[in-house]
Amino acid sequence: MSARIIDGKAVAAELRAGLKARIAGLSFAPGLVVVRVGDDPASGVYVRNKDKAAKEAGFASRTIHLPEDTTQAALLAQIAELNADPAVDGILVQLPLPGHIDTQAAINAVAPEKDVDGFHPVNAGKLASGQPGLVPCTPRGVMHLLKGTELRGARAVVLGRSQIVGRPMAQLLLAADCTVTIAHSRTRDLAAECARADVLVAAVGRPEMVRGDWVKPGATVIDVGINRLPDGRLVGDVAFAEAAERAAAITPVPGGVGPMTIACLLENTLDAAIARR
Ligand SMILES: NC(=O)C1=CN([C@@H]2O[C@H](COP(=O)(O)OP(=O)(O)OC[C@H]3O[C@@H](n4cnc5c(N)ncnc54)[C@H](OP(=O)(O)O)[C@@H]3O)[C@@H](O)[C@H]2O)C=CC1
Ligand SMILES: Nc1nc(=O)c2c([nH]1)NC[C@@H]1CN(c3ccc(C(=O)N[C@@H](CCC(=O)O)C(=O)O)cc3)C=[N+]21
Repeated sequence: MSARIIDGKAVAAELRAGLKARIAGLSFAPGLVVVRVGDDPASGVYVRNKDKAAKEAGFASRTIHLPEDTTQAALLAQIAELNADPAVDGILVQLPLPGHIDTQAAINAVAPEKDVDGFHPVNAGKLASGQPGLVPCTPRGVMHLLKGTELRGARAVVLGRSQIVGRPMAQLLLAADCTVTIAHSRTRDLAAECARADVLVAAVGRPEMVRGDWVKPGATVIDVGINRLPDGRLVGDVAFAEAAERAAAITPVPGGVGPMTIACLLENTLDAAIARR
């Protein structure tokens, strides 16, 4: 079997074009502000990509770049100012933050109605209790990519239990009537758990950890991982070539989930703007 490649880049472009058309019909440009603290090198690329995609789709987008030695109090004051600014619809605090800042405190400071990352406990709680709210961008993007895959009654395995990917991913799959297993670093026999999955979502941050024989023949494999190898190559958490021999459909890295994360950030920002204005 040779898998269908799920083209996240193309789906994301389509999604952004739809948002652009909707924004063209509004009397205002939805406002997105990305707050970046310090100079984490990976963050630079993501922040630029977000800004470019946002502007292209008609958002009023800007990045506030604070120095590495910014105090927690100064960051919280900056967030409070953005919470109070009526032109700002979405606030994203780029992670990771420098070690001296309490990440959860920064997340909690963002007004839930402007929390376009969907990381605030109010939004996480809404997701867990089945209420409408802002949903984290990466899992939301994955659900777009799973359109056309039968989810009702499907056995889904999510590898990873982070607040930003694994947990919300599991909630969305559960809401879509999957039978969900969440696996993590303490899981016994990961390979056997994965081999039962009709839908396998890998979000562990371990280059090519998921081998071909972990994949159930005919499964849909979603690779969230983005890992930079010492030689500069970018790979996912799944050994792509091996997995593609068994899967029915699989996402590549790059060009899979990553572009969807950005498109869904914009989708969340438009949702937040419409809900709030
Ligand atoms: N495509 C995109 O848009 C995005 C991609 N990413 C990428 O997704 C990956 C995961 O990100 P994130 O969730 O933030 O990562 P975290 O490091 O926060 O979480 C990783 C999770 O994987 C689990 N894990 C780690 N090692 C193993 C292992 N050997 N076996 C089983 N489970 C393991 C951890 O388990 P435990 O909880 O037990 O420690 C943890 O739950 C990264 O590669 C990241 O770069 C992230 C965000 C967006
Ligand atoms: N508050 C916050 N929210 C986030 O959503 C957030 C964050 N912090 N910190 C970092 C992670 C990572 N992340 C990605 C976004 C886009 C791509 C992306 O566009 N990837 C492309 C290009 C990859 C490349 O060439 O480098 C792809 O996979 O094809 C990847 C990863 C968002 N994150």
